[in-house]
Amino acid sequence: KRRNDMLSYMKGPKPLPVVGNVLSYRGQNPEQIMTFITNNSKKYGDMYRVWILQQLAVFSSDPRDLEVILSSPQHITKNNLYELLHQWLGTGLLMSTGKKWHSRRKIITPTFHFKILEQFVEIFDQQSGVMVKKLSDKADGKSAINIFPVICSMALDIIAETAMGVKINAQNNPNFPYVQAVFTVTNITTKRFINVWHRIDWIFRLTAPTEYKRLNESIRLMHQFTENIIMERRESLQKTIDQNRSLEEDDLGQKKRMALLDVLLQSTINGAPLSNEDIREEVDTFMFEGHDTTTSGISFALYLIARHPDVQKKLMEEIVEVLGTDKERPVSLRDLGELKYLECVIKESLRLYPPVPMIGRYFTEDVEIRGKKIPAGTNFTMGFFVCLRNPKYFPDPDSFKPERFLVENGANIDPYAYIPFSAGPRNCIGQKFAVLEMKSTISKMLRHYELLPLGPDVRPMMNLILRSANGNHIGLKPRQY
Ligand code: HEM
Repeated sequence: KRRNDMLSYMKGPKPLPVVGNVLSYRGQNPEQIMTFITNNSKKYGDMYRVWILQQLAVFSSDPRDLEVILSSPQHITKNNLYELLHQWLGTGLLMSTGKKWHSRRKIITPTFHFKILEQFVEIFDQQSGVMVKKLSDKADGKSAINIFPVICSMALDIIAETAMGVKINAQNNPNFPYVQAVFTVTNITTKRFINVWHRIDWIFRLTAPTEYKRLNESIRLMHQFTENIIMERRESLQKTIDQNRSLEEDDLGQKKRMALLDVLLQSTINGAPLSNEDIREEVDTFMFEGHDTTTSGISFALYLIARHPDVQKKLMEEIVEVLGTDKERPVSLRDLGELKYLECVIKESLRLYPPVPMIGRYFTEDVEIRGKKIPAGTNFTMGFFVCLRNPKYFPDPDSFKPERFLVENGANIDPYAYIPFSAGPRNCIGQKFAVLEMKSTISKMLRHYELLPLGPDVRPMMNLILRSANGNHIGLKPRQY
């Protein structure tokens, strides 16, 4: 009653006694939910409320409201939607709150230092090289290819090698048990996200016992895999220290590539090293956050480039200027930095199709947002995909116009309106990693293939990440310079 009274001023669909607005969601699939939320924003304004049984959700997509919450170090507790990931990711950086989040964020930030990222460029280059080779038999200029699963295997290879320092060969050996387990867990979790009743553990266990068992077994396998790697690398680090060798060189005195996990092994909180379990939740978090999101980002970007030949032409001019016409020439961090137009294309593609279409916070106390009082116990949901198409901030918002991000066009975009990586202290820690990976793999594809507008249009839908209900189709033709 308190929450209801406090929010009496706020618009929203009329709730029924007890069930609230549950019935409005009945029969909505993840594709329709996107339209439903966008239409609600049009009908009730940029901030509105919904009751789902006893749970109160307030939606906002106004950058001025988002700034109040995202810039605050207080409002960092995630809402209940994240619970589905808890069994796999524990309370790693994505899920943790309070003091734990603050101390972890502090020690994980240097893990993404550019010196570490610089050595990953070689991995991006090699793994995208595997991908373009594997695509060659499909590149006939006629067939429509769903690029999403192809990108997903490559992104998994990249994140395993950068986060854990191991090659899992997802592209060449999709039956490898760890790879299978990642696919099983993401698929089952996605289904649970869609089927709201399955979000409740005991209902899921009773009504889908086979999936429940597969989920538990796969998570156990993934945890075991990560743990073994951590133990091996801890031993190897100890050996290096015992033998008084440099941490940056291998047994033969060659410069060694550090994985994100190695940086965590050397980190301490108040002088004490992180335990294997502490490191495992962080590595598992990188494995999840670092492959699904980039897969979505790269797949939608390739789809858009294929359908905008003028953009593709400009991209090729830039690529030839910076990288030349030798398709096999490896790229460096410096080269990637010079691909400025590609950066605009990536930004614009993340604006139209943000891989993380919305995020949520739980208010543990009453909060005031620009004069509007919101009660404790609210699930506050920030609709990035609505905000990123707001015509006030992005004129002609549904058009793909990379030029809007060109500095010489005076690109002066509000940092809380352009938020595919969120903003403020809890923004995406892997943002630079993600953009480098996207630049590297997209430029690799373009150097080898002309992208063609083949296959059906995308049908965006909200899962754990943004996907297309019918895949991301493009055609490929070997590139002739
Ligand atoms: C295009 C790719 C990506 C997008 C669009 C993206 C987007 C986001 C967003 C919106 C958040 C905020 C989530 C929230 O507040 O609930 C986030 C957090 C996070 N991301 Fe990313 N991400 C991407 C790639 C990556 C990569 C490659 C990594 C790691 C290698 C990563 C690691 C993380 C982590 C650990 C967090 C939690 C940070 C914290 O709470 O302090 N992300 N990401």
